[in-house]
Amino acid sequence: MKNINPTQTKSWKKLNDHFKEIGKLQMKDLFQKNENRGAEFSIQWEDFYLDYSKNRITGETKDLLLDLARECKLDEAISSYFGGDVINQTEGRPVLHTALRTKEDKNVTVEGENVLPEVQEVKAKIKTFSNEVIDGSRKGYTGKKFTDVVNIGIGGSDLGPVMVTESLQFYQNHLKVHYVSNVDGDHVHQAIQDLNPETTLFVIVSKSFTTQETLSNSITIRSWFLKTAPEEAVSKHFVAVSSNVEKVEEFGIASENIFPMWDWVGGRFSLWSAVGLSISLSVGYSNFEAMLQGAEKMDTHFRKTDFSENIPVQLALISIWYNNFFKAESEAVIPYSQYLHRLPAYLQQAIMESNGKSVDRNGDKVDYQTGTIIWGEPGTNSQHAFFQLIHQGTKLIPADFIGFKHSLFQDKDHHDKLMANYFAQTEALLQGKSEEEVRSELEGKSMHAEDVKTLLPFKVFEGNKPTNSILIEKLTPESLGKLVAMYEHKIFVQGVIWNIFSYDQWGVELGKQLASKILAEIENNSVENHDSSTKNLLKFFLK
Ligand SMILES: O=P(O)(O)OC[C@H]1O[C@](O)(CO)[C@@H](O)[C@@H]1O
Repeated sequence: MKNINPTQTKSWKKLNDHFKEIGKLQMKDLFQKNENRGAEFSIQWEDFYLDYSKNRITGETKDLLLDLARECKLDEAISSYFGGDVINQTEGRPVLHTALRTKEDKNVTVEGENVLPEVQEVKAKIKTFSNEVIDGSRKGYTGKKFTDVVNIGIGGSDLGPVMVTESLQFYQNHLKVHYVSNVDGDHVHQAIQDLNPETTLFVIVSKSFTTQETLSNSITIRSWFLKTAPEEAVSKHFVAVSSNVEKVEEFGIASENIFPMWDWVGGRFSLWSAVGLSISLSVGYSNFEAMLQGAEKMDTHFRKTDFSENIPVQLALISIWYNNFFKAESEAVIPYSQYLHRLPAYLQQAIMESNGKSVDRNGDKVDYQTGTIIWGEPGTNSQHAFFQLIHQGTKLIPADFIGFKHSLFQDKDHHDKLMANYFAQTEALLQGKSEEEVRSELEGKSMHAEDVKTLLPFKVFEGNKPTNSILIEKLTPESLGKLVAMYEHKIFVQGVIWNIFSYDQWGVELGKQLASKILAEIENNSVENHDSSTKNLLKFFLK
């Protein structure tokens, strides 16, 4: 990938000038001037409708942002990404989670070898295994069918599967899937206390198989299991997903119970691999496959569609516009579906672990903003929580509103109410409420003139708050696959333009190293040399 400092491009400079001219423009004026704005700034693709007209952009902004993408050689970068080039340079790996959803008849090569046959082999193994557990032909050590599955993993080995399992609850079978991630013992003990070891399957997921949390939880669970079960039962109840087969075998898991993954699949993009085994167990292999197919469709859209009509590209560019020119620090993701309640948490890892970098591809410190802070909660709950700040606070918080035309239980009354809120919020954020409107509303309530004056400033909404509306036909495994892949590609585009490496995560290492040093001190009850704050805290803890 080309090493281009975005701020040195012609388009960046033009965007700077353009920002000075239109930074304060009122979106509602743009809507008034152009009746067609909604249609002009929207993309309809398959069952997705993206409306990005409620943004502080004009046609010129869009053109300049597209120029920026071209100047940063986004097209070449996309070819390198899908073509298996070593774009994760600091770890010397290609980034090929997209290969996991590529059609069988294609070729994806890593170090000269087509990796797709191996991918298909693992998929076949996931399919057979899930089918057998679901239909009850694969049984526990006492001959009983499995009723529960515990996924033991953290980060990408937890957030993706848990987000999808929650999102696709409607499609779930009889298996109850539980997730244990935190090294907090209360998490694991709480999760297993009511489980029956005879009917529970444990899926240990760790790409590296060296992660403290996952190994500790696995050891704890295995000891709990062995309190009632014989040693030979382990092979019937424990399986692992990892790229570190040696370590898994050392842990005592038989090789036939290992679902391999590859170093060219990053942890936070791994739900499409065997890391998604718990998904397949929960909703069945065909739904898992449908999710992959949805993602593949988004991959094709992203690769083949002109940037001006390209959903991930447009979302990425708009986000750069706010991040780098308006200096917005964060973005909210608001799904109007309770099923998607873990999507913001999942995206926090995907986006912030990828683009939370302050060094460019040369190794030089960047002098511009990179990764945005991501947060969010489902609507309408979030309306009753943090929306006050989005509407009337001092910060600019661009937000993605994700909604569905149809609900799954088809309760029209509820869904109409939910979606009325979805539409109303983006309209309210756009329009705001002017002094005149507030005044006439208060006067209409025959309020005393003095009271109107006092109350007025508190009731004014500035409006002009940007949102993207992503309206999807229905929440299905396929549409979820498209949605997740859409954000994956948005991450990629932003990394290319910011000229950073999106696929490593060195920033998580220091804390891990210090924790292991401090653990030894805690275990030996001896506090070593630390800053006085850490020292006092440790002493207080050990007292
Ligand atoms: O799957 P593993 O190797 O246990 O790693 C878990 C997570 O830890 C990280 O490496 C960093 O915290 C994530 O990127 C990853 O998803």
